[in-house]
Amino acid sequence: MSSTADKRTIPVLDFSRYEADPVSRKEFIEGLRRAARDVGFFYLTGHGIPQSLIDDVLHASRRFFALPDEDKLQIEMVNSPHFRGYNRVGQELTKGERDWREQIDIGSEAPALVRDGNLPAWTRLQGPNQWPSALPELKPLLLEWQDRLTDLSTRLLKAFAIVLEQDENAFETIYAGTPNHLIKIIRYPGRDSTESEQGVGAHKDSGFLTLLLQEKQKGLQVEAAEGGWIDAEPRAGTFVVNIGELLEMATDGYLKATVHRVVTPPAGTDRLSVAFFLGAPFDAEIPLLDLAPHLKAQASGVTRDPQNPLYRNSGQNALKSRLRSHPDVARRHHADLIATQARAEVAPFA
Ligand SMILES: O=C(O)CCC(=O)C(=O)O
Ligand SMILES: [Fe+2]
Repeated sequence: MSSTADKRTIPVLDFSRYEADPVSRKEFIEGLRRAARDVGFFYLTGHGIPQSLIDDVLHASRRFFALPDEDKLQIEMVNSPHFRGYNRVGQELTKGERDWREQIDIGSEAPALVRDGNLPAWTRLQGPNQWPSALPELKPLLLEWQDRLTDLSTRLLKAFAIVLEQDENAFETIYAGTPNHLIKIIRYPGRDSTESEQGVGAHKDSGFLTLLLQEKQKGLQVEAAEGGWIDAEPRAGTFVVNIGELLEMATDGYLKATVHRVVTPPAGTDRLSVAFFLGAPFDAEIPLLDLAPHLKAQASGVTRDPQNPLYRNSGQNALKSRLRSHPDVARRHHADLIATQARAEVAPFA
């Protein structure tokens, strides 16, 4: 049994133990189970991503945000029907409220599909990224980051399959072929404490797993099982890992996507983070795993929220999240979908 104190501490797990001897591997799996069930968040060490690459990504991100506005706005997201590119501060919404952060979204690189009413609406999410011409080194660096983090997150998903007493490859359809992912490079400017403190509002992540790199400034908070917020302060050399709604759906709530938020840093400072979201290919249906009875007995079902219907089809889920977070892109490129979306939000769980 875990104590209340355990449920308020974000554990540290060393991934190198999963790929070591059988005893270490077993201990890692048990630690992962407790972390995933008690808090839904943990710090990952032993991940094998070189510190030099981490430093390069953080430095390049800093250089991007320091560019003149006109260079950043050259790749503004509103130009992209595929929800790629730069958003200025206050442009993104969480539960209808403005988030106080600027960011670039970079997804899987793929050609756009010709619009065709016979294709599902989510096919519009597929397309090229926008890259800043003022910072040419960003593209090769982030393409390398995509590869490395895809590899790490899919290996971690195998460990989760073991936690769930499934074959290690139970989630293979999620990462075989072209895995689907999203990188968000985010800067939270400081603000006076008399203003809203919403860096990003309380939410769950919509993919399978999230791997988050934090620079130095704190601000990320995780909702505790018994209420209240736990600070997930930056720890050098680690990623913060958390579970998304697709993994909650696949396990019927044995694993839960934990609510989290970012509090705006004090005026005169800022906060930098780089989030990697492992999703599922847009055409994938999220499997419902057949869990062993003793695990099923601990699965409390998927959280149902009429404001946030969850779909088994990955693309439908992703499109729902994107239309809601980026109303400017929705209005410019997807006006025909907005009414359908509004109807879906009041419809029961699909
Ligand atoms: O910036 C962070 O620390 C977390 C960001 C986040 O939760 C998100 O973008 O989903
Ligand atoms: Fe998040």
